[in-house]
Amino acid sequence: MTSTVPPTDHQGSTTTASDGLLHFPPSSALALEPHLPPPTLNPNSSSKPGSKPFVTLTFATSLDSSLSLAPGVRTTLSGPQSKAMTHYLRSRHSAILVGVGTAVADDPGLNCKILSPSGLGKGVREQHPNQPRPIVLDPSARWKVNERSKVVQLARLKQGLGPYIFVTREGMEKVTAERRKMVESVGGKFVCVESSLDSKGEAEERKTTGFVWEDVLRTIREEGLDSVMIEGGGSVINSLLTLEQAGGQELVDSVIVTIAPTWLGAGGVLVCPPRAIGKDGQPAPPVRLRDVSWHPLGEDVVLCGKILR
Ligand SMILES: NC(=O)C1=CN([C@@H]2O[C@H](COP(=O)(O)OP(=O)(O)OC[C@H]3O[C@@H](n4cnc5c(N)ncnc54)[C@H](OP(=O)(O)O)[C@@H]3O)[C@@H](O)[C@H]2O)C=CC1
Ligand SMILES: Nc1nc(O)c(N)c(N[C@@H]2O[C@H](COP(=O)(O)O)[C@@H](O)[C@H]2O)n1
Repeated sequence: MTSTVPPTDHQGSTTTASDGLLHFPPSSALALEPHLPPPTLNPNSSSKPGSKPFVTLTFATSLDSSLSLAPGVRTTLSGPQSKAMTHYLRSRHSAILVGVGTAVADDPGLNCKILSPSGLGKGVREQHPNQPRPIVLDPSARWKVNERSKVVQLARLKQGLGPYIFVTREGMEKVTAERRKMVESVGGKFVCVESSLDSKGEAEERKTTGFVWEDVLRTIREEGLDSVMIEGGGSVINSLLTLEQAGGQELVDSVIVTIAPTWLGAGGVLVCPPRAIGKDGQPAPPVRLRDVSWHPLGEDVVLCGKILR
């Protein structure tokens, strides 16, 4: 995407022009650097499969821990500055992951709408070249992705990448040839997540628990993607935090949460992992962050930290 619209003030403003491209000031970006994948991990590189990718858990929440007003209701929480921050994060990760609940509810674009830094100063407004690979966790292939899906339209326009849809073996059997062809025509694909539970003879358990995160992260690496930002929704985030609570698996490297100054009220989609039980048998907080920093952005505040283990 290129346009000749005059450039925005890039000293601090995040003004959105008619092309919809966003600017995130370098000073704000610098403050986030310790919480991002190391710069050696090139978002668009095709790295060799190794251990797990760098995982950033990032979402926007209300004061009452809601992601949206109700299941299926797309809800804007981020103001313009923190929205630009989220799109900057998208430019810094190889992949962006959501659950099928979010894909169905929001019809998200999952691309990066940040201005390319190379055009700034020359008066050229171009979309950032680093586009994250959208990943949708859809075990039973229930997302009716089609030509009208925003992520497909953006990929057609070369303003984003085609989605990788992660399914189980059983889910893969439900994918029609027509749908597969359509997804592949925009550079996406259906990817079978091989389950470690199957090899342990626990296939029945998999059917009730959704994907095992280790399997998902291994598959992401096998696809040559070395960093992923997990955006939501509620079930995905709560399941990740529940595993972190159990302490056995260290999955999340960085947590970046936008907190908007609003309550969404009862009935929203909550980030609320199950409470833990302490050694004394009493209720205990499930997860806590360490090395925390707070970054005011417009009316929102962005909280960065790491999981305390
Ligand atoms: N404010 C924000 O930053 C964000 C808000 N949202 C909001 O969140 C809401 C959607 O959340 P929700 O309904 O909880 O859906 P999710 O997006 O969390 O998707 C959940 C589905 O993902 C599949 N899944 C596969 N593996 C797992 C796993 N290990 N853990 C959890 N889920 C797995 C399951 O599909 P199946 O049931 O088929 O097995 C599950 O039902 C929307 O309203 C959206 O607007 C979403 C993202 C960010
Ligand atoms: N950071 C953030 N702030 C909000 O207010 C939000 N509602 C979300 N939602 C997430 O972003 C997806 C939409 O992305 P596109 O703009 O369509 O690319 C949505 O599906 C959630 O994952 N995030």
